[in-house]
Amino acid sequence: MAATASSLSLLFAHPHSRQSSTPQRFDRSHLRFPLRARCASDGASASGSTTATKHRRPAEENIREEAARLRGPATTFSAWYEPFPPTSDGDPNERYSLDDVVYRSTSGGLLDVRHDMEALARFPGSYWRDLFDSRVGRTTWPYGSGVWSKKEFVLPEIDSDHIVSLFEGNSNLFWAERLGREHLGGMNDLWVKQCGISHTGSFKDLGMTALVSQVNRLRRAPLSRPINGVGCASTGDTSAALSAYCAAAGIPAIVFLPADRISLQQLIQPIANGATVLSLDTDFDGCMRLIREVTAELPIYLANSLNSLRLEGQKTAAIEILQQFNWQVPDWVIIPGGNLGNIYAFYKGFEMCRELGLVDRVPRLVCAQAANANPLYRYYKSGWTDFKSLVAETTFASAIQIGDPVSIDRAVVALKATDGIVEEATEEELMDATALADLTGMFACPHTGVALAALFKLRDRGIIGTNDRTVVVSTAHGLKFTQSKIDYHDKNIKDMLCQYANPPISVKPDFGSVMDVLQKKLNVDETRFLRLF
Ligand SMILES: Cc1ncc(COP(=O)(O)O)c(C=O)c1O
Ligand SMILES: N[C@@H](CCOP(=O)(O)O)C(=O)O
Repeated sequence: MAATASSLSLLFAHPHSRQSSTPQRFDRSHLRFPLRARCASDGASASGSTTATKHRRPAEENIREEAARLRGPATTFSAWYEPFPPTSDGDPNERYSLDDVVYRSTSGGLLDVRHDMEALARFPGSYWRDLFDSRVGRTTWPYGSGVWSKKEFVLPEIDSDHIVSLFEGNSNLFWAERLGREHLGGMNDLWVKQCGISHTGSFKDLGMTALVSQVNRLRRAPLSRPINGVGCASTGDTSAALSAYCAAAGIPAIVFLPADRISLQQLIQPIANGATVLSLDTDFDGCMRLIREVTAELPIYLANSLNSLRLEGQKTAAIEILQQFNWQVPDWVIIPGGNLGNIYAFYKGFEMCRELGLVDRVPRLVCAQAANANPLYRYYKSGWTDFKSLVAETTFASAIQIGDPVSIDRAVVALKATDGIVEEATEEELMDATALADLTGMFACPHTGVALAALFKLRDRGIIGTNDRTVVVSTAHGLKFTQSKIDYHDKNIKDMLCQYANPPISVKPDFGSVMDVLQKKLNVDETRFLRLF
């Protein structure tokens, strides 16, 4: 049914409207809430002991109902939208409730989710570390999720019953032992954060659980907002994540995809999950412009990372990395960048932990771009003086084929604050890096290849040292991008040597032919070999 003008104006808060209530101030009577929440949710005692009485929930109850039964008093923590970055010329009081549907500030700039840091800071860093550690790997609703195990830092006020989670996050930190030792000059502390080994095969799940949960809260009583669907423009991963989370919640999803620019594996995901899929004869930037226009007119909630809610979920990957290193801070974190929300999300996660005393510093960030889609790299090279959007050229790293990144300003803040670096990778560099990673046991996507190629360059230049603890963020599963691997190993890429290609060998089905091939391949000296037997 078409939405009326009045329902639309109710739904889409005008940027001039202010949040009616100021964020809830800290109330001492609730000081013990998080400790109680922990006891209730996972059986750990307030002192961190795990020997508290174990119970099993009644058979007729599911984990959501169990969580509702055990729920403690209302949270004392809060978060809201603020203009990004907070500027001296804007209205210092401009802020919006997270229940408003608003993506831009009055000046037309970006928004950011701000947390009541004063309330969070009443608990020492050790408290938050223990609390988060106590929740890892459980099925307790919603803390079994790597995102919601950090709920107080994400969306503190959302009712657990409104959360739409597929227990995302808690992804592996892969020790890239052989790649570091044999191909990166003996690096012994090289890690790959496998954000792509997840429900829909990319890091987007982390942000989408936050965003779709908030939409679910808005649509359900008592708010009952008339949101008819959730939409995004996508290079294939955002659309897959949005479709899966919407399907899980029973919310209509609408995705705008650039025709013939995403992989078949990505395309089938929203189709299978029942989304409305529009294939448009334009690039991602064209789709992005269209979805912004459409969501300004129709009661469709915008799910791209322009919407800062997404970044609240994505930032938990950074917190998870700290946690996986037992709250020690790596020296470098390398992240492939496209629309540039994720680099800021990582910064936000690290910086929040620093500010609240969970750790004492933040790592240096590297943003890696494909040379064929490198507006941030060019901006960085100009000494941050001259940003120009561009028409991105085709790249094997198709999910970052973006020329006009929405979060350019966020990326600059993240990089400046962390003494960061921007690096680029040619098609050959990114494909070779991907192939090398695969040959040492990974199955990397081309975007991870971009980040790895940046690492190779920074090692060559001596900027990243042999013993620097370095984390490369793998953003998607390699299985989503098999065609690029097939072409590479087939040596079927124009003007590319494909030096690590490992094509299959066609062999006649007889013993002699098979033996010939294997002896040659394994360098077997037949006479020596026969003497052994
Ligand atoms: C697989 C993959 N890697 C990296 C990125 C880049 O993330 P961001 O757009 O937040 O910079 C994207 C999406 O843009 C992606 O889908
Ligand atoms: N790679 C993304 C591009 C859109 O980024 P978003 O983070 O703004 O949604 C995709 O998969 O669509």
